[in-house]
Amino acid sequence: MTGLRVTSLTTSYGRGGRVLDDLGLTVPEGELAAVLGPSGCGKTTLLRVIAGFVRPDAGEISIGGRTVCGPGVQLPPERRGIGIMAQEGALFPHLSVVRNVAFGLRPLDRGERRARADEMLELVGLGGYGDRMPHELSGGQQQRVALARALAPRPALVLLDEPFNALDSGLRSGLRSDVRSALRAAGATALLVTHDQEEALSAADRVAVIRAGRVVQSGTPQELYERPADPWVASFVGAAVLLPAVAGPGAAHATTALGRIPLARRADSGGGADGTVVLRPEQLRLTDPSDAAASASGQVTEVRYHGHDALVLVGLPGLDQPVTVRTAGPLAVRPGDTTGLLVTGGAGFHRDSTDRTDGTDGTDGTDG
Ligand SMILES: Nc1ncnc2c1ncn2[C@@H]1O[C@H](COP(=O)(O)OP(=O)(O)OP(=O)(O)O)[C@@H](O)[C@H]1O
Repeated sequence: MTGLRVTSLTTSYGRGGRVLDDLGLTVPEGELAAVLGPSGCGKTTLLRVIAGFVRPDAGEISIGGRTVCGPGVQLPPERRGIGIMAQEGALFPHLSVVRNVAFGLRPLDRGERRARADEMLELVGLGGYGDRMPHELSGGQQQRVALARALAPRPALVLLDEPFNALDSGLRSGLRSDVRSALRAAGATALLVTHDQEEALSAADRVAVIRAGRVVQSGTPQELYERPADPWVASFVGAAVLLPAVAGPGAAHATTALGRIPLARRADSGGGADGTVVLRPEQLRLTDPSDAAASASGQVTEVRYHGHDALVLVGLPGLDQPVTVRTAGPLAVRPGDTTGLLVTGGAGFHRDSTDRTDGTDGTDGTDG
């Protein structure tokens, strides 16, 4: 069964332009999907419309197979069966942890409420914390309580609104995987809103990338990273090397400043030959400039050392911007050095003239 289905959702505020524009999204039951997009693209508005705080101009929303919003239907927030985990827990400061978690369990009797709240606190790793007050917890613990509170009434859908924003980066990744495990254990369908691509890729089963109120691509994290729909998605979802390129219809290679590069899929047959090649920085390798296999050579302009790896920026003749190479292991180059470059694997190719918003990368799927 479908956990969440959003169809042709259009929303504007007052006389402003469209904030959500014919947006469609599906989350299978029991999955965690992320909505990823830059600031102002409409992520929070989407959550508010799904939760029932904002009425859309048009479109339909169903949760667990039940229409909560559509022609002639606009259920109030409290009747949608939604649990919300906000940016900063928003716990009731005057209630103990267990009473916060039990808050939405009013229809149950006292003993059942306590038992369910304790179960949820165990689930988020806070068994034994029930009698503390919120101010006696760390920020990460408060977020766990907020998740326990959202899950306690067994909602049909959990909305997570940038829930790790207020935490420092060390805490974020640990809490992220704990939240994911807790959602899984509870069998919850969940929608996570974030502008952080690492968070979306690492936490979600599926990711929908939103730009200007529309879903420009949705897929598994791997599909988005390996087959971005266009150069914009490629740069937004991870680091990308974008190169002006020429590839004729059906070509298996593209010609670029990095030489002749094999394409992961043959170029499509429409439009002109000009386009953009997309590579990931880990597809480029540094090599000796005299290496006969090198497809180009250039000068190192900058080295950004991260410990576990380094990004090496290399300027190439004919390119305004340096290309970025991700290297692991000992670093053998310094700014000013001349280096050769090798390309590994296949590149994506996107023709200049086509405007793709259909979630595909426009290729025909054949291997090149
Ligand atoms: N209550 C409102 N009234 C009028 N315009 C609004 C309102 N809320 C949001 N907007 C506008 O709608 C657009 C989308 O805002 P929204 O908050 O949904 O984006 P977002 O993707 O969540 O951004 P961020 O990541 O910065 O939170 C923005 O242009 C914003 O200015």
